[in-house]
Amino acid sequence: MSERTMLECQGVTRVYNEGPQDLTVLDQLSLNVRAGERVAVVGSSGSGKTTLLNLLGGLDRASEGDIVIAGQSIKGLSEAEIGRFRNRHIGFVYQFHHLLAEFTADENVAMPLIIRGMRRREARAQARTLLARVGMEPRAAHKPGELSGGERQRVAIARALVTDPSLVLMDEPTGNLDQTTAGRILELMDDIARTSQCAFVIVTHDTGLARHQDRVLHLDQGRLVEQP
Ligand SMILES: Nc1ncnc2c1ncn2[C@@H]1O[C@H](COP(=O)(O)OP(=O)(O)OP(=O)(O)O)[C@@H](O)[C@H]1O
Repeated sequence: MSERTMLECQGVTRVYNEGPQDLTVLDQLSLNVRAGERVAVVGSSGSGKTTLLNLLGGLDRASEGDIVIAGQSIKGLSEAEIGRFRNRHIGFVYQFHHLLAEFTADENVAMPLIIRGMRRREARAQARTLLARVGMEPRAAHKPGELSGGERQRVAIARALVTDPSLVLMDEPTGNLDQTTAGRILELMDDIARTSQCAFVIVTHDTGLARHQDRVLHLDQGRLVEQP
């Protein structure tokens, strides 16, 4: 792990203005994650974990405060700039992977590179390299519907990493997997954390997965509290 800060949140607040009463979900939240560091975020249902991930990924905007990723504040970016920034710096892994059903595994992984303007052939080659890294090269030509849950999740991880992101956001990455498959995903994440300098923020209800990370932070009353 390096000493370099990859993600910094300062005074991040998110208020939903719906209905007669405002709902303050995140309240002056602070967070620092270093390059190569993996942080688990735990918290009860409705505590604001998804809200936090959406803000970190630039899918939603903070009501107050600033988020700095790889030295860039995302506060003042336009929607188009945020889109480009996300493509360049952020990898997402969702619980239900969100792979495109009509495309093969390697096409799914190549997609973020093609969106960036890379030639198809080169993008597919890079996608294959990443798929090999997650042990999915032999299944590269298969569509998501022909893959198991764990295989799909490995493809989703490959897709999140193919752009060499600064920050990887994971929402229950082992949520719908059996224990053995979840264990394999954990090993894979260990390997990636060792070899890459990206920061990981992993939202989970799985205490085993949380304890496996460098730090566990509890989201409570709108703020993150370090758990011993
Ligand atoms: N777009 C929205 N408008 C109004 N309120 C919202 C909106 N999105 C979320 N909320 C509310 O904000 C709170 C936090 O929701 P969030 O989805 O971030 O929680 P969570 O910790 O991810 O929960 P879970 O573990 O159940 O998925 C909840 O009370 C929710 O009802």
